[in-house]
Amino acid sequence: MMLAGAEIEDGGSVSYKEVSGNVAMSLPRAKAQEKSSPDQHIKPRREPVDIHFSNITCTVSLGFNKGHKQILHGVHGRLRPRQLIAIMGPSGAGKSTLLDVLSGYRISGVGGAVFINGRGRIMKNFKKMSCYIQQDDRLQGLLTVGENMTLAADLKLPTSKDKYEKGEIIEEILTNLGLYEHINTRGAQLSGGQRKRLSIALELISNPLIMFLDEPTTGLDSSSCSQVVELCRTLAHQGRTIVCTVHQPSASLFAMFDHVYILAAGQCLYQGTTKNLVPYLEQAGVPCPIYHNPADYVIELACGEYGEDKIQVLTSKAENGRSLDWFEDPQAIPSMEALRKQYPLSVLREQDAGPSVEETPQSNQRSVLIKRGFLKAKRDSTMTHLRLIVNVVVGIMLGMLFIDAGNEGSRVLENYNLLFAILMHHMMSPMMLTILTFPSEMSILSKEHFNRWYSLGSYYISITIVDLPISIVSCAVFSVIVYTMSSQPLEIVRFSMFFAISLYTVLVAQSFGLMIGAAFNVVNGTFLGPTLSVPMMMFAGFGVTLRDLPPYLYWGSYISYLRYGLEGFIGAIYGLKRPQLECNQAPYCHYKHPRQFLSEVSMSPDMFWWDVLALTVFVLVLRVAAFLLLKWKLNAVR
Ligand SMILES: Nc1ncnc2c1ncn2[C@@H]1O[C@H](COP(=O)(O)OP(=O)(O)OP(=O)(O)O)[C@@H](O)[C@H]1O
Repeated sequence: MMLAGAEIEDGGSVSYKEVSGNVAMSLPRAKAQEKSSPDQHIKPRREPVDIHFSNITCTVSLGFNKGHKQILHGVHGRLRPRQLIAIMGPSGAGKSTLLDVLSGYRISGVGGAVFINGRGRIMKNFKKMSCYIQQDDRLQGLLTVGENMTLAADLKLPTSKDKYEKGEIIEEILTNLGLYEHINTRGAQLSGGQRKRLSIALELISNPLIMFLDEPTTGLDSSSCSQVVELCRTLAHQGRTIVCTVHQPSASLFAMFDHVYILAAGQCLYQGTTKNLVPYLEQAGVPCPIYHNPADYVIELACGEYGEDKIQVLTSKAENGRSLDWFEDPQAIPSMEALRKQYPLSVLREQDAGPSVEETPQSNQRSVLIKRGFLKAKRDSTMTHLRLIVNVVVGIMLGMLFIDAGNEGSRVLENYNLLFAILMHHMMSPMMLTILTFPSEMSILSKEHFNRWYSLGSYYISITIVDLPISIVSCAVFSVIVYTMSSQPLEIVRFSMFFAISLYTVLVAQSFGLMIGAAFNVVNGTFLGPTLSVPMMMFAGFGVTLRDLPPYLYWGSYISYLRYGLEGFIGAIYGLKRPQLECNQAPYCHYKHPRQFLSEVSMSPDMFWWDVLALTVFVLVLRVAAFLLLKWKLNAVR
């Protein structure tokens, strides 16, 4: 047993007689110290909230023609302030689903009502006072603890606060959570417990009154588990409502929770204090054996190990969560009416008056996200370094393979192959990179967007802006290498045209990858991306010329962006009335006159601006489509 006990002192502050591990809980001891209190910023600034939920149901569709499954069966409950509450139950009982519903994360297929301080929950206001920390720590692994916190503070704290004020808050939170000494450690290098604490620290910046944590102890050793639960307990006793799902806690961990809510197959078996669980089981006729961990025993009961009838007995005794008899002082629990009187509507007016959805204006969100994006890009070995290296290596390889092919009349077909190979490179590398990396970014986006860090619009604009210079640089490096090594005509105009088409192709392919990455997971995306690109290649006019395409398939060439890319390249290299080519390497040059080649491949040399226009339309349409898909996906997962 690490923790000897916690006492609520005058003024609601908490003191620990014995504190475990190295979580440095420096909490205020008396009101007199309040002014200089080291955690003045993370103490809740508002009145605590009382959550009541009634008849909560949740039904999911099992797919086309497969019917529906009800996960939660009309559960009721009460989540009192200043309490650390554990939702427990066997695997598949519906713990995460209940947490999703209570946090407002899950909205589809949900029935019943949630009341905050006696009134129906207004989602906009509720989101302003709550946060949801999912099981998988969705952190920026490339940024240090300090950077993660600073950027989160810039997004979550009012812009009126200067960097010193924000720094003070960050220091305070990190010190209290025992993370200050890791301020320069990157997120990816933190241990499981530290990552969990950083996830909590990030949300504490906006000082939420209600915190939902999905399985905060999963994957942690017992010491880290106690640290995290102890931290949650302290935060709860400061005036918050903290609700966690827990799998199967040890006896000592279980004792650290104030309240438990036990689920079995979507129904409530028990709701009350941890101390009352043993007497409750005894009264229900299923006494907990001596020396048995009550948490283990109740899970065994919930699993049906002692018979399904026991579950029924317990469910009806707990009235599916309606009964408050096993709370600390059931008589003292205020009714809904009393709560409404205690928290008059004027409180709601104050909450309504705050910022609309996110904490800071869109312009601030964009600039912070752009800053964060560039910082990540600078350190990202895949998205930036590998991408640059691949462009250099592939550029050199193609340049060597097609060395001097650009100016030679006898090697026009080879040069044509080179242009198509360049197109393939510009299509595949940005598309696959986006498909492979975006889904992991998506989980962070989903968490941060749900917790009101920023709007989707700001995020989308920032990733577009951050990626542009990287695309330009890698494309320029590749173009210079391949263009010069293959001896294409050394004219500024032609090179600019060549580069413009290359860049456009990269942007279209990347937008296409973003669309797929937003809608599908990595496995499906990796399959779909290249598969859908094959028809694009077929309709590009390379293998089968545009003249030879059957009329009923000609539409395909209009929707293939590679066709515009290839035509644009041809325009850049062989258009602009290019004079006769040199013929040094063979006695006969069939394509000495570019006109001859152009007519054989049935490509017009003067379509460059139309090609640019078509590619611009592709970029815009795909970008908008990717945005809409992203928006849909963010809601669909809920
Ligand atoms: N979208 C869904 N489609 C189909 N079934 C679902 C869906 N979401 C949840 N379920 C099912 O509902 C049940 C409850 O899921 P939930 O994740 O809430 O359980 P849990 O108690 O948190 O389990 P665990 O402790 O293993 O995470 C499970 O049987 C799960 O398979």
